[in-house]
Amino acid sequence: MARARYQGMNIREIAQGGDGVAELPDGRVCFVPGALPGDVVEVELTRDKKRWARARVLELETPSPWRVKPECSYAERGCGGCQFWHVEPAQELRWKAQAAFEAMQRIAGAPLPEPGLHPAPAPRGYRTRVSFHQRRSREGRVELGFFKTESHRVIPVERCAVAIPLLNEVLESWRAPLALLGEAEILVESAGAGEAVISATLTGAEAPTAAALDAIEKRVQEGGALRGLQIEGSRGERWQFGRPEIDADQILARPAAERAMAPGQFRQSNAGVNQQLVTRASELLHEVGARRVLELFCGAGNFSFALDGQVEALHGLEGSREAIADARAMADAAGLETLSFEGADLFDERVYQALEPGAFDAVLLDPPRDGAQAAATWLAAPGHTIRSVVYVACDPACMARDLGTLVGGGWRVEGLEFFDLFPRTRHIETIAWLRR
Ligand SMILES: C[S@@+](CC[C@H](N)C(=O)[O-])C[C@H]1O[C@@H](n2cnc3c(N)ncnc32)[C@H](O)[C@@H]1O
Repeated sequence: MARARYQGMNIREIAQGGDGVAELPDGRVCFVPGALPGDVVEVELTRDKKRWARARVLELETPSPWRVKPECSYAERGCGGCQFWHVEPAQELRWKAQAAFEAMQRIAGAPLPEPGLHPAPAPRGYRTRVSFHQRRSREGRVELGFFKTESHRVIPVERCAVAIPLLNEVLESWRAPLALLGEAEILVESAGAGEAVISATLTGAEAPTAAALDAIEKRVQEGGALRGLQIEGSRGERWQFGRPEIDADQILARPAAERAMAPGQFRQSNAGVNQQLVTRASELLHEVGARRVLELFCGAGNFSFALDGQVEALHGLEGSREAIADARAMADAAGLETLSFEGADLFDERVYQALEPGAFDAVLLDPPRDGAQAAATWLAAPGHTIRSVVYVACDPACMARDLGTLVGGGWRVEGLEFFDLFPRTRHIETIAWLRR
């Protein structure tokens, strides 16, 4: 059956997640990826649901006055890595923040304070860590790049405009040896001054051939900007070459000592905005006089070490064993006794029941995309001494659900700020702070 087409569709706003929003003649809302407020477009429906639809642009009838020529050529070829190359960064942030804020108010079911906005220091060339897909094309070529929008087809990428120049240099010189590994997820990250590491996770069933491993070993020995490389096979096997480790100052906003840390684990991938986030969270905890802080989802201590000297005690909980080992090693190396770290599954409610009820006066949390439902439920209940919460989130919708739980437990959302952690993409980072 032919897909429905509509002409003269006015894009009225950006939805949370970055799509343009229009209204179909029957009143249904229609999400249009790549369209901007002010555009008038002809579209073809790609999904046709009872209450909503999704469509792709067939023709840009009248371009939005906010449209600019994308500085990234892959954006015009449908690269799904970024969504906002065709608008100025300041306007991009305003739209993303507005969409996130409206969704948050709706989901939280409570009025939220007017948000503050923090633009990124650099809207391009900022990513210190980029994940590429390496796939075999229909013709049998191994291609490395990003998925095309709404597809699992790889768009081969020579240079990524949001990556720091070092990562592009390494990618250029390592493309051929990496292709010998076949299908894989390729993570390239900065490791120290002028050096990067690569972690390749093989997605096919085959182990790498001896010839591929030999070629990679020789290439690492030749030297250059790659400090080390590790390969993980589909059955958990691991091969390491050179020195696949990362200087702590690439992972932590304010490391307490010089140390090397494990590659491949979570890290904030925009160093400039990470400094903004850590500074703001520290200020907020200072303003409420937080002395004994429970930090949830602390990673390797990105926020924790910045609080050394400001608080009497901080206890960090985190699920990644490698991150906890790194955080403990850093605290030991710097002789810090006020900071302690422990492994825990923070989606498990029992972890919170086991905490001493009077041990903390503030909570700092920075959960993954799923949010922190178990933590919010525990914080909303009576029986503990916590009076301040600073909540850092990468998913506004899950954060809003948790804020709703907290407000239901008598917490007040005192402030809300958006940070452009990933300029040119649909993502936005949020800090909310609450009192009870
Ligand atoms: C957004 S990151 C924040 C890490 C850290 N605050 C930072 O800035 O580097 C979320 C963290 O949650 C951890 N995590 C994910 N699921 C978890 C779980 N179920 N229990 C505990 N930690 C978890 C991840 O390992 C990751 O370190």
